[in-house]
Amino acid sequence: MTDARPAGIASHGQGPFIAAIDQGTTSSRCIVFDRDGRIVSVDQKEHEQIFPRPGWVEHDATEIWANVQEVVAGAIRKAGITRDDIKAIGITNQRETTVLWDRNTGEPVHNAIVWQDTRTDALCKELGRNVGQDRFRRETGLPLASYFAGPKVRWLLDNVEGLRERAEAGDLLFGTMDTWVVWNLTGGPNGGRHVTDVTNASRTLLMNLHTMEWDPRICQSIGVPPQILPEIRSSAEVYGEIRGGRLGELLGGIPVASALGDQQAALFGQTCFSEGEAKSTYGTGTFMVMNTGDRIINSYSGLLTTVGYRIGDDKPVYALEGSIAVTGSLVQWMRDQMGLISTAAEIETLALSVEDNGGAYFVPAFSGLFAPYWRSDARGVIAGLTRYVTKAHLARAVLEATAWQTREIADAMTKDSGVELTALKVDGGMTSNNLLMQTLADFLDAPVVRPMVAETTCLGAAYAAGLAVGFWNSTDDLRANWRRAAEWTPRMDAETRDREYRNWLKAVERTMGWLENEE
Ligand SMILES: Nc1ncnc2c1ncn2[C@@H]1O[C@H](COP(=O)(O)OP(=O)(O)O)[C@@H](O)[C@H]1O
Ligand SMILES: O=P(O)(O)OC[C@H](O)CO
Repeated sequence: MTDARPAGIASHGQGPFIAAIDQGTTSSRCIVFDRDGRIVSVDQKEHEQIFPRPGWVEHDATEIWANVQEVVAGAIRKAGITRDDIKAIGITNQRETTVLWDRNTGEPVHNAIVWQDTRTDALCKELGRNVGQDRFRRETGLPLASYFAGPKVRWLLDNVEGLRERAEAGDLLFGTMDTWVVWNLTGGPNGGRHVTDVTNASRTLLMNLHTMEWDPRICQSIGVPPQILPEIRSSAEVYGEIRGGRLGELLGGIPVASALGDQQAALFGQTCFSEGEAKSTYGTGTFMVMNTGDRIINSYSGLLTTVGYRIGDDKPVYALEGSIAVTGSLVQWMRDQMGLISTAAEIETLALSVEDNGGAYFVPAFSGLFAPYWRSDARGVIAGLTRYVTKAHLARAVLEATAWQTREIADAMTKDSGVELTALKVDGGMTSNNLLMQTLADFLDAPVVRPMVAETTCLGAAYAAGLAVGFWNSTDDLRANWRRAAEWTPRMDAETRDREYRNWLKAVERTMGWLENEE
């Protein structure tokens, strides 16, 4: 790996800059980047997690928009720069989370329904019986699951009084968080642009992967009226300019020039521009995404076929994704619900106080199991318990759960794509855990590599926005910015790995079928 910097690149802190907003599941942040892709300033704010019933998760979209404005203003202030120093702003976001709002007032008509929310399970089962799973897989690349946006829209229209009539009258707009943020940034009720990008649209169960358009037959089967849908655009182009409101005063006229779902943005930020390159992001959940170039690979192993990115008029780049619902949130659960640690980082210290898992395996099927199983009837188990097991062994089992779930996804990717994983690029909050990263390398039997800029999600959105306005010229410019910060190589012997993997798979089996019909 070379450490040489391309000639003519500004040193850290010199303008001009690109700003990126990451509207995430637990917080919104804004980061200002320089031309080397280095962080100049960051501002971040958490928002409330609303749990009205078991399995339901909501966010207040108004709170989120207020936080976005605050963190953008905060990042600009911390960087000590002005409007003229910023060439464009990009957006990346938690995907699938669904908001409906009134186009005239800009008021959301209900809390946003979050990607983790399982209220549409029964609806998805019914759609599967009536329409069949295969058609959805074939046209959208996705299994019918409560994870995706389309069924959440249908739920809102069916369950909130008067909404279907308002939607059919053209008074409502639908969006995932990219759409909500872009619409508000570009003027809201006063001419805001109602757009989404191909990566976010590919998570709705409503977009046809082959045409990159909303699929009218599928929209009709799910029960989503076309007039509420945003226009589907590429991931890197100017959608409009910042106008109106608090940010209009501060940054009016700045082009809003990218939108990518956060996992696709991380793929972009990790510069996985070649077919076969993959990254895995370790946050609340974990998402491994592999670039499959112009190939739409139908998964027979429980992965999602999705759009990786599309730059302007270029051909779309497709991807395979393995989504894991619970990884970092299991560490949070150990801290907040169990009280076994007081900070997330303590899980490592506790786990390092013992040699191994003491025979315990923890499968955190808290929202059922996502990839590669897609079983909403699964619930969490701790298997292999004896009186020997201590909280330190459980801490090990918690970390191992993340690594084994990744291994299962990696196996599925190799099966579906024919590409052997030679190294895995990682990022996200959990990658600060060295024991976890070593365990991952051991379980994958492949090197694990972390880049210098761990904020790859924002970086990807900044890169896409920068390409759209000519701040960077090509993806080669971006590749030159990627630098390795740390690498872990496998140390575990094959016999131990195989035995442990068998035990893990036995524990996974025991989670299945816990919920009975429609429970
Ligand atoms: N040292 C650590 N070891 C294990 N997990 C960690 C550690 N630090 C943070 N986490 C977990 O990582 C998650 C936060 O990562 P982040 O990338 O900010 O997530 P997100 O973008 O999904 O909000 C939390 O769920 C937290 O429990
Ligand atoms: O906000 P994150 O990082 O938890 O990501 C959420 C994913 O986009 C859900 O698909």
